[in-house]
Amino acid sequence: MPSIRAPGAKKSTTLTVAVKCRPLRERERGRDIVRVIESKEVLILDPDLSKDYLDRIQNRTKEKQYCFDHAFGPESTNLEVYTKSISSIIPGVVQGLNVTVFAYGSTGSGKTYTMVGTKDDPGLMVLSLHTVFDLIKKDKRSDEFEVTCSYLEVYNEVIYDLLEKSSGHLELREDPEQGITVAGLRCIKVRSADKILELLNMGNSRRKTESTEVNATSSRSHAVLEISVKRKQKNKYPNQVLHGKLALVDLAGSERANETNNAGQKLRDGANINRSLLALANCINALGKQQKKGLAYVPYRNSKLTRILKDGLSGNSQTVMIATISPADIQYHHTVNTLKYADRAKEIKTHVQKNIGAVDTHVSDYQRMIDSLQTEVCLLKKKLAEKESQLSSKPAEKAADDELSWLNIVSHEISENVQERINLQKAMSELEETNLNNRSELQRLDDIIARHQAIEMDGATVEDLIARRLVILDNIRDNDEAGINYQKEIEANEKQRCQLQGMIDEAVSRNGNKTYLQILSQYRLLGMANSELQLEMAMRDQVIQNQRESLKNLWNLLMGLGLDEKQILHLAAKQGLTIEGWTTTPSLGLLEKQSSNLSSSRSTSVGPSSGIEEGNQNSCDFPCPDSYSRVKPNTWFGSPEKHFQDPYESYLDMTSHASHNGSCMSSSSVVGDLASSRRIIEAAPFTKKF
Ligand SMILES: Nc1ncnc2c1ncn2[C@@H]1O[C@H](COP(=O)(O)OP(=O)(O)OP(=O)(O)O)[C@@H](O)[C@H]1O
Repeated sequence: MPSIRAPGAKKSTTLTVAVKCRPLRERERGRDIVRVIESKEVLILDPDLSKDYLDRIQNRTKEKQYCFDHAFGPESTNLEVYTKSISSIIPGVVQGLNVTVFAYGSTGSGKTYTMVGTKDDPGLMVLSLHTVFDLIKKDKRSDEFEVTCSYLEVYNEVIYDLLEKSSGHLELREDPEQGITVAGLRCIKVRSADKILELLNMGNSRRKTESTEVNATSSRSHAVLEISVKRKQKNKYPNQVLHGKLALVDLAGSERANETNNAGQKLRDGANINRSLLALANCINALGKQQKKGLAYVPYRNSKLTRILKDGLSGNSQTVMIATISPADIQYHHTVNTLKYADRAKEIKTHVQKNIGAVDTHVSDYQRMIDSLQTEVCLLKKKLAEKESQLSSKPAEKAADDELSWLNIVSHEISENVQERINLQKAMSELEETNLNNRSELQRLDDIIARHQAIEMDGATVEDLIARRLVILDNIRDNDEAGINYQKEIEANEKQRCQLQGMIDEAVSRNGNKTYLQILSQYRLLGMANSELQLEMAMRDQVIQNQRESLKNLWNLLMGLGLDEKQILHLAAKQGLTIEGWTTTPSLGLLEKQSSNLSSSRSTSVGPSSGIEEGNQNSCDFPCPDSYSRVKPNTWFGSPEKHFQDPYESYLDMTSHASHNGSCMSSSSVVGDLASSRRIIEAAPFTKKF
């Protein structure tokens, strides 16, 4: 019997934001302007002492106050930060949940100190790893555990493996099952926290640091330590594998290039660090906005960092942001900027779900194909490297060395160009999809508003619909603007591609060295094959993504129709499907209980009909208002031609049904129903066919 997998329970949670103010350093000149009040509020005093009394009473002060989940003053240790803001979510990692902790703040504000710490004041990375292994020790008898660790850095928009001695550039991959992954990143099996700390120290020694005017050992890169915990329950059937992940992120400082007085390479670092941090800030902005406005586009694709942090920011993760600040008055602007972003981040919601079990066959087939393509790409790269080393080792052809190093630079730029093009195209298509949903919702809202106005229905409801319409219009405008920017970037990318092509063509026409030409043409062939493979992989990713989306929509529809696990099991059985994880056949007692619950709920709420005819009394206990009688789950489930009824239509039908029958449904319950209809729309576009 074919089987599909049941969805795990999702819990919506907001991002926890904690602020940590470091002590004023000895050599730091200036005044301490930060006050932490009752472990939650942060007060930033006006750095300008010359403000007179009049300025202050006329509210011209630059004093600012913010409130967070937690706030820690200079006297707080890392252990205190850990205990109050993180320790409660770490156990989730050994229970199959994802946890992300990241430190955000300007240069020298104490991010690395907070994440890594010192011997006397161990940081959050060290403390959380000890907790993970202590928890594993406790459950070792009943369950099997496998812990792996990876450590990477994003430097100048290039990903490096910090656990490799001389790591090459690594590429990001969008894995439909695991989300964003880094191809070729070393994952080392570990048995103790000490081993990870050893790896962490080794990785940290490889991290790119520079001395800037603000911090003598300023981290120039964003570092991500990921601990993955697989837990297999020994004596349980079916054998479930829980897969939890802990991502600990130490971001680079968000200083501006001119403030650190840097030049050359350092300036480039600054620009790229800021590109990533700017992208992060934009994502935080968009995510904050999304909580209020729905369907706003979140530009994760604008940097490597935001792509890596995508899950931690809005996906399947419990996330803590530690905003680090300096108490010094000269850092006022950085401090206020950091706190502004931290304040916005409080609005972000994530949806935590246990990562259970093995992938279904369909997806794993695709995964295998993608893996083999990936292996092929690696093989191509290896072959190319071999050819290059053969060429440079022949003394007679030493003259080609300079050209080879030139070729290396060009090849790297071509590869980046291709990656960027794929990324931009994907961003465009995601943006278009978001706007397609926006436009169809707009169309439906227009229809309903017109119908409401024609029959002069409740003015308050029309106002509500018009307000929603304005929000959607606003989203469309923002998304269109983002689309224009992406289009410009695509054009610039295309222009760069032509330039690179021109450079190679010119070199080929000028150069008389036969072997070099051979290598060059070989390279170009391999390069093209590589790009084609990457495009193919991107397309396959899309196919898998669509399938997962359809599956998700199917669950949303079933849940939205008010079906519970047993009814879904029943429907699936009729179609010859089993659902993994939902194996129970409801006992008679349970059915009776459920049936009485349903009967009692009928008098208080209006819900969709299950449409289940078999299973007898269960089906007749469901409320069946006229508005839902057109929804026939049995029919659409069996036939791919049928659509799910537009929830706005249901809403309109419901309101007219209520008013025609003199029902006592209040306008607030109508608005509540509208909100739930919207949720269905957002989760499952109604144009989708199954
Ligand atoms: N809580 C603290 N207690 C004592 N010293 C601290 C504390 N936080 C930071 N410091 C000191 O402040 C300096 C800068 O800290 P750190 O290197 O952690 O900053 P950063 O935010 O990681 O900077 P960058 O972004 O430039 O890497 C270091 O000398 C560090 O020892």
